[in-house]
Amino acid sequence: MGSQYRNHTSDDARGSDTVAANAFPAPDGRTGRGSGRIPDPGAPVIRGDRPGSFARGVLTERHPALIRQVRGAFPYGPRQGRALDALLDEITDGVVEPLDASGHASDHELWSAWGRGHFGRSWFDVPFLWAESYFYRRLLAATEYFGVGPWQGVDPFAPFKEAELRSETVDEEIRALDALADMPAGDRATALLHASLWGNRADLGFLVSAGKPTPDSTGTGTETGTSAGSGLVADDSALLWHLLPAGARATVAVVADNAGRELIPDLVLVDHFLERRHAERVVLHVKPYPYYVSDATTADVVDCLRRLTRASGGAGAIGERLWDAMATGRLEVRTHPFFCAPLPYEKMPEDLREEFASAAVTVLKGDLNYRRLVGDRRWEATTQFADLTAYFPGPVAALRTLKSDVVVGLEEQTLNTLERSGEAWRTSGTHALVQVRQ
Ligand SMILES: O=P(O)(O)OC[C@H]1O[C@](O)(CO)[C@@H](O)[C@@H]1O
Repeated sequence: MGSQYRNHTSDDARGSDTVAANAFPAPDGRTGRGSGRIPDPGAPVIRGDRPGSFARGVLTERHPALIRQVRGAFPYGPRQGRALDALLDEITDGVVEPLDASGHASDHELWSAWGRGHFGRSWFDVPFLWAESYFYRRLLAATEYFGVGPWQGVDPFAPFKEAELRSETVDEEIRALDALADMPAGDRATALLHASLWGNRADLGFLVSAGKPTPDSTGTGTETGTSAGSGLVADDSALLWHLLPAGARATVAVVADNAGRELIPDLVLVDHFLERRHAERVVLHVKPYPYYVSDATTADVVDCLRRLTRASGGAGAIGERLWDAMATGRLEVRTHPFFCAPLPYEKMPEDLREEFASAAVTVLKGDLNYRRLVGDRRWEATTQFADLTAYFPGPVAALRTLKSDVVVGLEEQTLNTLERSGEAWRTSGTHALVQVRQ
């Protein structure tokens, strides 16, 4: 059986404030903190200024490698080549430059505001979340994604995403769905939830420093390792199912993360929500443009749905049901510029706040969404998840494999065990969590 659909044991826990200016202010200026216990406001914002830190490695190794890979994957012209070289120089030796004023995109003013206080400084000295987000915006500018010319809208990460979707690994994972059909309902639900959770390991950006992805070699290598079967560091999945009783006329919001090998199990889980009447309607939120290498856009949803509908067996049936659900509005894909903003969810705009408030639960997938949910800070790992997410406008569930330094909501004992293990448990993607705030 494809490893994403393994029945991971759930009870085994052995195993910015980046905001220079808030362009999405809450109208009443509220801060959103709602709980009695105020988390330590002094937890430092993560930056890339510590040599040897995870953040530093992303900025000094992954981003340059990514520029080279994108350059090699397309026959870009001299102008784009020069722009990519300049970006490479800037992120390695230079200071943060503003967006080119001659660009055509409508978000220049927003980035000017978000970047105030950051422009002119070393990329390592600005908040990590901001630096990473801005890097992707600049990479798109260099490839002329937002231009009015022939490269407009050409996803620079498409070759990697496509190779992954065509991979034998995806074939296996799709075939593995058939084995779930005969499982007892509860076990099947757990397997689908865990497939979506561990699907988050299949993140193409995560593979960059390992010399992947390339258009020829993507999508493999994230799934092995025994700790995937025992690496849940927090598991509130019972509460998640409790929030979604069968037959409730609920809307569930799912904020997607990566395309391909993560999005397919996400869609399968969405189908499960609809089919088993945990939800009457699901709103799937995706990025408005390519981001963090493999983040899902509408085009990626369509590609995954096509991949499913073309499959035989259970996967094909799921694909057909989802296609139909899109046509009837029970599954709706939406996007919002805020999903590519370098801001924590605490700064979400009112329209998104209302949207999430009306959901029975909002499921946030992935590491970046987690960092934005709790704040990209060096929190004590035992800080209460419920306290940090009290501002969120409704019940919220985080499904995430651990791929950066931020983690909260751990039991003291779990934390001690993890620290004693000597593993890079916070950043290697070998551990995962399901955290829910009612
Ligand atoms: O795709 P995900 O799960 O949001 O992961 C994104 C993560 O990948 C990185 O960009 C690099 O590993 C992290 O800094 C970031 O949090």
